[in-house]
Amino acid sequence: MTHEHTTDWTGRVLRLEVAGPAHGGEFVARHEGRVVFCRGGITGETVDVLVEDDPGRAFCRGTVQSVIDVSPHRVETACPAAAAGAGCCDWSHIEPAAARGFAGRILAEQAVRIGRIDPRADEIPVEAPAGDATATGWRTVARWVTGPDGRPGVRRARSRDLVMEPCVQPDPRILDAVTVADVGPGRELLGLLGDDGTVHVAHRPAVRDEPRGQGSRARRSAATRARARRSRAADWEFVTGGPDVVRRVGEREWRLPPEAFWQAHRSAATHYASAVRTAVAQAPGLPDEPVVWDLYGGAGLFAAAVREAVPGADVTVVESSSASLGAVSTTSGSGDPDTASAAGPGVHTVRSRVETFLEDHALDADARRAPDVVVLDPPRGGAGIPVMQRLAEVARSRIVHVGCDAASLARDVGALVAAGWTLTDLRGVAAFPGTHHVEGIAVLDAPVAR
Ligand SMILES: C[S@@+](CC[C@H](N)C(=O)[O-])C[C@H]1O[C@@H](n2cnc3c(N)ncnc32)[C@H](O)[C@@H]1O
Repeated sequence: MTHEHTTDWTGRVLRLEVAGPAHGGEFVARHEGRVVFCRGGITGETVDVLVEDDPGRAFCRGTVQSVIDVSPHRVETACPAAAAGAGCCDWSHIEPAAARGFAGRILAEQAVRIGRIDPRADEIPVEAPAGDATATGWRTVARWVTGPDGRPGVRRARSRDLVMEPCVQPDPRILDAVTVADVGPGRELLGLLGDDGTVHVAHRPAVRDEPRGQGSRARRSAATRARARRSRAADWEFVTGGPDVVRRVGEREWRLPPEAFWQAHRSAATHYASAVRTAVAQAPGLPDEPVVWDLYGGAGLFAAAVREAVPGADVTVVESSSASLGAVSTTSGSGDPDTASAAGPGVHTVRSRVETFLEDHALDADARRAPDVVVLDPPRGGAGIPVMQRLAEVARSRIVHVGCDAASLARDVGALVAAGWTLTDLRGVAAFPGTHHVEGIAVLDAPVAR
């Protein structure tokens, strides 16, 4: 039933009882039959909420102005930027262990609502990455834009305006270097901390805000956007550090250009690699030399983990970014000739969109090339139903999905479950402390009859 609502509540202050967390990080409350999404609330609180956005449907949105009954999980907001209205640390008012619980509820709820899966719990376990529960200073890569006075700022929530107060997510060494980098106004600033302790600060012209409509991002083709990204990647000027960013997991080392993807949380790569290693090692009925696909593989973090789990594995990394894929071959290790290099024997790279790879490559009627195990780690939008349906057809034993958005992960996993796959494990990783974002790792096994 469509909820007709004619009175605009914008500007009203409502006293509300806050219920559970919603997928976008707001908390849900109800008033006169409508849902009010509350920014800055916590389950169980009584709050006064200023309605700021009322689209006239069954819901509206607002921000908590004052808290009448305070949750025991409420803490002083750690992030000056968030306190000043930035869109960064939307959960920095929630004690970290409680925030992990709320994130687990979102994972479970999305599994049911979007994936049509029974996760067998109201709350999926969410753990700190590699036991690293520090709530601030965890980020090893961050971006700013400089304002008219050349100072670095972050974007205000739901706005292109800048907030000049510091966000607490980046490692303080990055913050210090960025604060003193004198790069002038209108620049995009990138700060990275390598695992060798080098701080890299680079800058280039900021992308000008485009008006909506003609010429907007939505209207530009994927190819045009990719060309623009490639040409901008060459634009970086370094204030400190240089174009080789060292990343390490265990004995392995990667040297990445600043544009190449790497997990932002200092402990996330180690945590996910360990989870992938375990999931691959325990895949049912695995041959000694299994075929494994590492889709959306970046610089081959998971390819390396797969080779550690099963040294005979034949791994194909599929990745659309040449900057990332180029770094697969820079991977080095402890010196063991068989396992030292993820790009050594047994690891192949394919520069392609996953969608194209699945259409073009390797599948035909040649069953020997079908993957025993697929590991996929798509960007926030997920892999999508067509990709998941194709994987459900071709993968033989196990699929490991690492997803940084609870809704798209649920949709992707739901497609596998609908195709007869069994969800063996679903857990969350608090890889974005102070925010509602959570990484989910799902392990699924093929139908037994395969
Ligand atoms: C979340 S990152 C994961 C990278 C890698 N697994 C890691 O953990 O370091 C997603 C990667 O997918 C790549 N990517 C995005 N869309 C893609 C597509 N349609 N096909 C192939 N790769 C894509 C991005 O360039 C990025 O490197």
